[in-house]
Amino acid sequence: MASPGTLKVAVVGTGKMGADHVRRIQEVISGARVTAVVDVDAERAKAVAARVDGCTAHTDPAEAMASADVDAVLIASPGPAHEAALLAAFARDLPVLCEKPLTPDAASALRVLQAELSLGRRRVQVGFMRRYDTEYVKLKSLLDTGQLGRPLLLHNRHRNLASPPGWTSEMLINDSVVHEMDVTRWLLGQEITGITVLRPTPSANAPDAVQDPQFVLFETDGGAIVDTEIFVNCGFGYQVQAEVVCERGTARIGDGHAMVTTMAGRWGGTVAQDFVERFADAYDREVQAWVDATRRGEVGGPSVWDGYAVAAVCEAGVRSLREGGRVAVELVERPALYAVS
Ligand SMILES: NC(=O)C1=CN([C@@H]2O[C@H](COP(=O)(O)OP(=O)(O)OC[C@H]3O[C@@H](n4cnc5c(N)ncnc54)[C@H](O)[C@@H]3O)[C@@H](O)[C@H]2O)C=CC1
Ligand SMILES: O=C1[C@@H](O)[C@H](O)[C@@H](O)[C@H](O)[C@H]1O
Repeated sequence: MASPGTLKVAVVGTGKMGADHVRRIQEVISGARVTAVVDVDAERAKAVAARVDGCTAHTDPAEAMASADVDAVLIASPGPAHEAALLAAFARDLPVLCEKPLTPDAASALRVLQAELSLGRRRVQVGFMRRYDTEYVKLKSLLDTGQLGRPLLLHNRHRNLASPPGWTSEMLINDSVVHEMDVTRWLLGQEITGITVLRPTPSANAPDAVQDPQFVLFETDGGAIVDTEIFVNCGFGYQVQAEVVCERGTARIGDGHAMVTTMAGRWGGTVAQDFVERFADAYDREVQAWVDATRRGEVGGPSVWDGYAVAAVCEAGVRSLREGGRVAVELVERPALYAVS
C-alpha cells in the first residue's frame, strides 16, 4: 500500500524505455507508484501491468488519464505519438514527463507549446536525461563558474553498438543527435543558429542505404562551433563523450570507467553496451527529480521550449542531410513562461 501523497503515475508506451521506467518507479525511486499502463499493443500492456500490484492496462492514453487513480503521466511511446498524449494530459491538467523527442517536428512542437501556454503554467518536463548525468552535471557546473573562460568549441562523440531494425539515416539526427542539440544549448546557454550534416563514406556495417556515420556541425548565437560524430553501428559498445574548449582550458567527459583491471601485460576497462546501462543513474535521477517536483506542485528540468528549439534544429538537420549544405535554424520568439530553462 502506498503512503499518502504518493504520486500515481500512468506510463504511456511499455516498450524498452516505458517498461524500464515502470521498473524504476516501482523498485528504484521513491514517492510514486505506477497505477496504469498504456500500449497500443494490448498484450504488452497487460504483461507489464501484471507485474505491478493494482495496475490497470489500457490501449487508449486518454482512457487511462481519465482514471481517478492517475495524477501524473510518463510518456514513453514513439515520438510521433507524443503530441496526442500530451494534449490528452493537458485536457486533464496532469503533469507530464515526456521522453525525448518532445515531438518529431517543429510545427507539432509549436502546437504543444501553444497548448501549454494557454494553460498559463508549465506542465511538462522533457526527457533529456543527460542533464541529470553525474559527468554532464560536473561539466556544466565547471563551465558555470567561468574559471575556464568563454567556451569556443564543443566536440561530441556519440556511438551506439548497432542500429535497431528499421533505422533510417534521418533517425541518426532525430533520435540520436537530438541529445547533443540539447546538451549544446544547456551547457553553453546558447541557441543553435545553423546546422551542417556531412556524410562520410558509410561503414560497411551500416544497414543498406543508412548513412552511418554522420558528422554534424552546429553554430550558436554565442559564436561557438560544435561538432558531433554520430556512429550508430560502431560495433564495440555505447560511448558518449564531450570536450569543451574554452579560452583558458578544456574539460572532457565520457572516458571514465568504473573499474580498470591490469592483467597479463595489459590494462583496461569495459565499455557500456547501451544507453540503459550508460545512463542508468541519469534516468533514475531524472525520474526522481520529476516525482519530487510534481509532489511539491512544481515543474522543472528541460521544458517544452527546449523540446521545440531542438525539434527546429532536427528539422534543419534533416534538410541538410538530404540536400547538403548549411541550413539556418529559425525559432519563434521565446515566450516569458520559458524565460529560465
Ligand atoms: N532518453 C533516452 O535515452 C531514450 C529515449 N527513448 C525515447 O523513448 C520513447 C520510446 O522509445 P522505446 O522504448 O525505445 O521504443 P519501443 O518501440 O521499445 O516502445 C514503444 C512502445 O510504445 C507503444 N506505442 C506505439 N504507439 C503508441 C501509442 N499511440 N500509445 C501508446 N503506446 C504506443 C509500442 O507498441 C511500444 O510498445 C521514444 O520517444 C524514444 O525516443 C528511447 C531510447 C532512449
Ligand atoms: O535516445 C536514445 C535512443 O533513442 C537513440 O537511438 C540512441 O542513439 C541514443 O544514444 C539514446 O540515448
